[in-house]
Amino acid sequence: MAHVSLPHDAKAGPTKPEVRAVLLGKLALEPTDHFVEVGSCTGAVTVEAARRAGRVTALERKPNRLETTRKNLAANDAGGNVELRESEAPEGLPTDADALFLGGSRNYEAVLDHAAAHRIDRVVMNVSRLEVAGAATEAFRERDLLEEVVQFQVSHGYELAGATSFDSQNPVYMLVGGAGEVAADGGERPTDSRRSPSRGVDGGRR
Ligand SMILES: C[S@@+](CC[C@H](N)C(=O)[O-])C[C@H]1O[C@@H](n2cnc3c(N)ncnc32)[C@H](O)[C@@H]1O
Repeated sequence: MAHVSLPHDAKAGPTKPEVRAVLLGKLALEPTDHFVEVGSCTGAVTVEAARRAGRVTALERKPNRLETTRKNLAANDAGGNVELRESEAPEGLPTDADALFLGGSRNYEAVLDHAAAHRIDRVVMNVSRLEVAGAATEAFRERDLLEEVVQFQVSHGYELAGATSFDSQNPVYMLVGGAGEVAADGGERPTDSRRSPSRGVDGGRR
């Protein structure tokens, strides 16, 4: 993964590099995609998404954090394809997104309503709090958006007395799914082989 420089003074974020790697794998962004991020904060995800997707819309409710996103896009020589919106989703969400990531959880149910109504193909949400993870999993399921829940925890090794010990980060709950296209018979179908774990070549969604 290419290096991302991220000076920031925001209390939240940035999404950690290893978590971004899994996230970007699940989103599988392509040059034809319009990607939307809810809660861009430091811009860590926005910068990497801008290198992959054709178009990015980044929403952030806090003006100082949106400014941080702007600065970090510039610091990473990215952003020509990024539109920044100071907005609290679902306000300001575009209707033509292919992929959407919720890094911020405010109003997430309304954001998921939007994703379902506008048939957004890939939807991923990261959650760190247990109770929110449970409620959000249910909210994905109720809207028929859920494909998988991934939980993982990253630990970094450090040298201790000539051996290796580990510093652990908080666990991350990653909710992965999206709205399939509506088939001619009115039923849902996957848009391609990556849409369903049972159909994927490697047994995974992406
Ligand atoms: C955990 S941080 C996201 C970190 C970000 N992915 C990064 O790498 O820097 C959550 C951010 O989402 C923003 N946020 C939360 N809910 C939001 C909403 N509904 N619309 C826009 N921004 C939101 C918060 O202000 C905060 O900056």
